[in-house]
Amino acid sequence: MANQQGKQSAAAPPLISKSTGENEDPQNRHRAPAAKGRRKTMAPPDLNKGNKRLSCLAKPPDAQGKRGKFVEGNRPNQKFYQMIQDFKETLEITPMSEADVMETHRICVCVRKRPLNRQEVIRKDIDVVSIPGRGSLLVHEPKQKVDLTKYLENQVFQFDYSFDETATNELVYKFTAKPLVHAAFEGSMATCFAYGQTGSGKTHTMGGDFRGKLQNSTNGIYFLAAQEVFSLLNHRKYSKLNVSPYVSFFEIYNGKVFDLLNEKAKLRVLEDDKQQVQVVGLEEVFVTKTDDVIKLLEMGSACRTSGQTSANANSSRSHAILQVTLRHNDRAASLYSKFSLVDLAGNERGTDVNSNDRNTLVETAEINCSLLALKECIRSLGKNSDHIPFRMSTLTKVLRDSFIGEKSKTCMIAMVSPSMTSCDYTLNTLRYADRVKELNGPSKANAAAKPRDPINSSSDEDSSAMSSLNEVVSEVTRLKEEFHDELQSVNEFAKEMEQTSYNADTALPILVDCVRKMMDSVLALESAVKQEAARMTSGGR
Ligand SMILES: Nc1ncnc2c1ncn2[C@@H]1O[C@H](COP(=O)(O)OP(=O)(O)OP(=O)(O)O)[C@@H](O)[C@H]1O
Repeated sequence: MANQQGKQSAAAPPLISKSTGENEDPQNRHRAPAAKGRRKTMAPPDLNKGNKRLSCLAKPPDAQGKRGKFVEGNRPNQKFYQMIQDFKETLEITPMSEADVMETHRICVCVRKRPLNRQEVIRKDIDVVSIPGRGSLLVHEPKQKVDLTKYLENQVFQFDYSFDETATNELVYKFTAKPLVHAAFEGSMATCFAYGQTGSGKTHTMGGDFRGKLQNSTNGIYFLAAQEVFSLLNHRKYSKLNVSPYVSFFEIYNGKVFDLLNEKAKLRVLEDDKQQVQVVGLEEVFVTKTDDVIKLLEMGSACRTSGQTSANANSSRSHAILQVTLRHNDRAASLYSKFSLVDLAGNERGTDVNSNDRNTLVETAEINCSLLALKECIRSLGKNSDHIPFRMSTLTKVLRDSFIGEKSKTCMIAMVSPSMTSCDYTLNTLRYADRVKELNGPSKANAAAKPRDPINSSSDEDSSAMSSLNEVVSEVTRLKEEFHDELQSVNEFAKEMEQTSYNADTALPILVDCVRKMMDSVLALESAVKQEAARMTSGGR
């Protein structure tokens, strides 16, 4: 930490310590989080003047509780519990509510924290996540120094919206998927992703909450979105569109597409000359009411899990995609817009899964690769980039439409578990979500926060991430993508050679240059593939 503070420029206002130690008073240590303060720092309030990203405030000292009142003899990690509770006491909490202002985002990234579950409560796990509101979130990461002193690293994240454990699915829907359904009626390709570790609440949010073993689908985003579609179809403003909704529901497991509305038939993904991606033979069912959609969902979900000995574990290893396509009621039923709801596979790391066999590692690599590809595609969308690396994975291939064109809109809901045992996963999820949003256009607030954002200069974490399996897999897919593009340009050469006007003299130097580049790409790809194989055999480490 001394290090980080040392990295600030002399002119910059001092940053308050990121950590709260065993013997420190959180009332003295805590200040409001820094603007777009991704992690690690707490900045004094005046740093954030005029900054709309200032979103969580400390309570005035007289409104804060008495320190040290959270002493419970028989609790594991009592010291951390006490420190976290003391810290939480100092926060001014303003949970999201229906009355909050809805902003328009092309890319919206938000976070939802679930409550501690029964098992976590029974084992007295600690809630290490605070959601002060207005898009902010704090992770109180328990740490221990070499001399065994315990302290908290209070990491701050800022998103478009942050939903705490009291938020209902309806509230989450209102700020996330609902604007996308409306966008679809304006002709957008809109996509909403649920991202997070297994058990963090993706299915709860998308499919509805559970009452015992039964899922109440009527308050899941699937249902609420379907309901909205039919209500908008009858709306004065859109009835003139003369469009009809069609539903498809499929999953991507190990890079393969399975049709959940057609007995899990395995489908091929093809790309034509114009880069249009087709899932060949995907069932698309015409629907007339919300119930039709729910029946299809139930049918598909049953098919998704049937025959599996460990159904939940398996479902969390695949991406489930529900698509509502609006088609013109003309003879060709041409496409008007598409709305996709994606329940992503759990973002566990290769080393976290029980089995260490090759299949599981390949499966995990595939998930990581698709999640990385997804992040890259959303970032490219945010940058209005001409090149969308959608070929990096099957997931991004089948969602290609979602990343191109002026009218594409995306929302990512990052789900987090609050418990101390999930702290690492929670931080992983938040960092991923943070990077998706990071490149969403340079806002003044972001620019102001960047120079003194210590995370930008903490290279140790980044360099260790670089060496992870994820990064190697990502590098292979990036190089594959590059190589594919080069092959395409060679194709163009081949076409030119067929022309009568072809002049070998002038074309030769360009051709030589192109072939050299290709050779370089092949060698780079070969080396990356070898690295990937080595990582796999060493168990992802
Ligand atoms: N916001 C919430 N409020 C109450 N309970 C929740 C909430 N989110 C999740 N849960 C509960 O937590 C458990 C796990 O949630 P869920 O199955 O949605 O996780 P998941 O992320 O979809 O997991 P997987 O990746 O394994 O499919 C469920 O019992 C669910 O009811």
